[in-house]
Amino acid sequence: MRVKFTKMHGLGNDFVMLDGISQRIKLSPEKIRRLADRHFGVGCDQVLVVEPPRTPDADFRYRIYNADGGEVENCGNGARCFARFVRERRLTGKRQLVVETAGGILQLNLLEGDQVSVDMGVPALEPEQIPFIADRYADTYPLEVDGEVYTIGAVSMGNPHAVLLVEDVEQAPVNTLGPKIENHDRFPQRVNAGFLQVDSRTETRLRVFERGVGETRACGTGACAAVVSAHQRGLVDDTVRVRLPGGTLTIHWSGPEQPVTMTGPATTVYYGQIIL
Ligand SMILES: N[C@@H](CCC[C@H](N)C(=O)O)C(=O)O
Repeated sequence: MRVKFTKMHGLGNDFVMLDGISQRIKLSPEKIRRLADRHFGVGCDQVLVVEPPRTPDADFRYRIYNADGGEVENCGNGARCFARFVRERRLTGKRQLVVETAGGILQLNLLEGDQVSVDMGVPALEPEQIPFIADRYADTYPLEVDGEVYTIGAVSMGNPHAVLLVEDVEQAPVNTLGPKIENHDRFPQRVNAGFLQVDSRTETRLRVFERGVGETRACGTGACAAVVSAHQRGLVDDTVRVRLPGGTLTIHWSGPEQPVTMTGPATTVYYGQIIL
């Protein structure tokens, strides 16, 4: 099978985008792993597939697969790239889009230049919604890893996130503690682990060890979850800049029951064809 693809990224979180409307694509976890492989395939953190919507209220459905082959619920940087992709590939002429994901409905707005703003929906904070094993909701939870107790926030942006505060994000044990949190048995569907440094009420820095991938240059849902968790702890204002290794996102959240808005760039790198 020969498949046309577009290579894109959102702040260095990179994607293979597939148009599943104009071409027939049959994917398997093995094929996704091959596409994502940086030596034997194209190479990416996530494979994103655009399909026709299943509900009349949405313009498209977009499906998200981690580099390990598993399908997941949401991807913030991917959502911005999706909006740019469907315009560039002339699948729509709209600048405001509604898209269905496995984690819920997202509303997207193509702004000037390369910027895209996304209504990421209302974060879920109850443990069973994340899912996270805890007796009841709390702003923070103790989490034991190898005999040490860490304080985490737990947030779902459609997909699960644990958020740890750190003093110096450069020195944070992202690649050693990250995988242990990702696979912690209190997160039955595994989790994305964010390490957040709060510099002021409007400026933060974040590194994320992503479920099914490892540390990425940026994580959109991770940035949303980090701001929600810092807001719940009373540390930040409603509008916060999140500096990630690949660049900066602006996140807005005004509190419980409110949706999170994420704004940042989406970049097209090249077009290609691959034999799958
Ligand atoms: N990079 C993404 C998140 C992709 C999914 C994540 N790894 C998961 O397993 O939930 C983003 O920008 O949000």
